[in-house]
Amino acid sequence: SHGWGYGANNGPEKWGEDFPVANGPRQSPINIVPKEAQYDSTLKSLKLKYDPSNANGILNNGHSFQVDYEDDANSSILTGGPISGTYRLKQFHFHWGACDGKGSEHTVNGIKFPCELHLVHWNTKYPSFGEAASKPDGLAVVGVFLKIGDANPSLQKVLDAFNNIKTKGKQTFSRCSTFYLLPGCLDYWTYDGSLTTPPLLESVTWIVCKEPISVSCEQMAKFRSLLFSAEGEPECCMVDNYRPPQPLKGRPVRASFQ
Ligand SMILES: CC#CCNS(=O)(=O)c1cc(S(N)(=O)=O)ccc1C(=O)O
Ligand SMILES: [Zn+2]
Repeated sequence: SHGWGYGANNGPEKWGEDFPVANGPRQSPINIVPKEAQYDSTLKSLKLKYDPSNANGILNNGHSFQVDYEDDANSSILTGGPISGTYRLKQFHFHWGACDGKGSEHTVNGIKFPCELHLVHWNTKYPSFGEAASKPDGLAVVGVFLKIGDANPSLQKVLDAFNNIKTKGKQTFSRCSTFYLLPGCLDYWTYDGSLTTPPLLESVTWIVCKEPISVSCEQMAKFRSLLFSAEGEPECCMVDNYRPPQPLKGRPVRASFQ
């Protein structure tokens, strides 16, 4: 059977066939309407500690590229924000469009950004990522929008490895140093949601930063040089690997800022 993807025959509109939770009560992404978000003064500031030494290689997984982390110790962690306890960084990856007018999964007042970064963390009250992924408080994903502007020097380190991960399944073992890809201001919106790719598990506390980081249009072109397809298969450009916004279904969206 053909696996899920972002094409006409296996894209987001078809995921519900194999993953019925696609029509569940807490699906992601969503359109964020800042005026309708509730300021919550009890929300803490985000605390992110990333240790570059436990960044592993970069993998083209056939739907995005991800930088994996050693998660057998609390060296790269998320605390504070809307969550309690300690969540460990497992991987980060991106979603982007075929052109600069689309690509992000979350939207703000219906606006799409050209790209969105996701930093995936799991709750260390559970023994492993796999266990945590099925719990309602198991995962926390920090989303950061990318907007076209100056080239992002931290991002460039990863883009330089792209020639080695052009096709599905390729990975580098380059000790690519972690880059600090967070905006200066860590104001955020938060809501209860899900993974935005199958298995679409409803286990994610979403933390979406209000401030975007910059990426140049040349750097965006580099993202679009990757392929969904494996070596030897007909080439299929890795673009538009985003799920559109899903129904809010009455969920509150809180803001950490006024
Ligand atoms: C069981 C299970 C699972 C999901 N894995 S993930 O959380 O790393 C992930 C999370 C997301 S997202 N867009 O929901 O953060 C996308 C893709 C992935 C992935 O496997 O590649
Ligand atoms: Zn994602």
